[in-house]
Amino acid sequence: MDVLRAARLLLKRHFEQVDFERNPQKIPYMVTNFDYDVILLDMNFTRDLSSGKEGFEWLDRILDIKPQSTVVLFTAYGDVEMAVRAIKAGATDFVLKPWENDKLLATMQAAFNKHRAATQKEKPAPADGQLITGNSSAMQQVMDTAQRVAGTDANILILGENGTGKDMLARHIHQLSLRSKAPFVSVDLGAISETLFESELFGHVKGAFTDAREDRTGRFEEAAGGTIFLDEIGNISLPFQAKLLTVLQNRSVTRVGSNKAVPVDVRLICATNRNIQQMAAQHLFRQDLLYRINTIEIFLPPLRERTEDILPLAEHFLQVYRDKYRRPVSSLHESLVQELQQYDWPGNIRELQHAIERAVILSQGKSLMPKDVFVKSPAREQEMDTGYNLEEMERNIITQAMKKCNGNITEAARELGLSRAALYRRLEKYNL
Ligand SMILES: Nc1ncnc2c1ncn2[C@@H]1O[C@H](COP(=O)(O)OP(=O)(O)OP(=O)(O)O)[C@@H](O)[C@H]1O
Repeated sequence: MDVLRAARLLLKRHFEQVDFERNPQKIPYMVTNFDYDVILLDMNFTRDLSSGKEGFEWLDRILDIKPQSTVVLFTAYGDVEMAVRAIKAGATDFVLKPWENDKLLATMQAAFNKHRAATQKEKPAPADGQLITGNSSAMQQVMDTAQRVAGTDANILILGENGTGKDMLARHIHQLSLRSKAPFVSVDLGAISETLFESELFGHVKGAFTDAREDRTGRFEEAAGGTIFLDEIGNISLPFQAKLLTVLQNRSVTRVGSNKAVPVDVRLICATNRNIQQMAAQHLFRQDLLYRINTIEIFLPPLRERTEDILPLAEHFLQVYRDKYRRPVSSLHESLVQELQQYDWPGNIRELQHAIERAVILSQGKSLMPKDVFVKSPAREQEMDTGYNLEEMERNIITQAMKKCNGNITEAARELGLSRAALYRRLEKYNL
């Protein structure tokens, strides 16, 4: 099996989406148009193994296009010096070929976490940060509720599919609240590993564990006086649910390795895309924790159920990106308006935003056309190539279940009504 295919098979088991490309000339297009968390770049495209010159050029190119890119280099055994040089040139890490699976995965996971942590900290107010209410009555209601509860300290649970604007609404509520001058601290619980959970949220004291070289303030303490936003709350394990519950009940945190409880004054907003009531009914989420966090529940409907909002949002993103990229495009073509409203936007507002951003960059005329917006991504192309025979359908359903469960095989097997072993066999069979 060739290197690319083998690496892809391995990575696909552990990451939600893996795009691969043999032709380095496609790099600029891919880096410009898609937001990759990590780019694994082979230094040796050609037979000229020794110089890695081509790899360096591509590394420069990637960092020119997106300076915040996280690039891990794949380099032939013996190239350590070259890899070190590449790290000085801006790569994040490197993996030597032939690789050990565990090492490759650990490096990619670390790079992924690093990228997520960095982009989260810098996460600019998305687009221009302006929250567009749109014309739907559903959104009007959401905004009314937000307005009414913002000034209270009630805990809020925001529900909705990925990309519906949960994070943005949480920030908006914080801005409207009496705590607006204090910090808003956003924590993606889905991106924190189990081992780091406690230290990340509650902090640790020096010496608490091997890597704890300094005292560290946890996110709860960072949010003191302000709001803490716990995103993907439905993703935490039962033992951590218990720990979180204790913190909420006692209104204090104890750093890992310490026995002193520190009082914390924070307003709590949580969000999830999961059906958390159902999880509670199935004992996957603690009912007592749910009662604590959902004093007020706000549901953000998917974009396909509030089609009246699509145009105002699309027009807003058009303005924002037209100014950002200084493009001459100024309107949405009539034929596009219709298609925008008909498409079902599984990725919701985030997908619409990215589609418009990409279209603005690629557009050539004054009006955005359907072909500018509905471009096939490599991932979509793969999906569309699949037919409708039973095997293809099974493959698609398994892929979707794995995505929904973030690659967690036990959960995906439960969703699909299969044993773990049966799911494993199918993953092998379909090379997933
Ligand atoms: N009402 C809105 N007006 C303008 N932009 C919006 C609105 N809602 C969402 N967005 C944009 O859509 C993108 C996704 O929004 P956000 O991150 O808030 O969604 P989310 O529901 O928290 O997603 P996830 O569940 O994946 O974390 C952001 O870039 C945000 O700028």
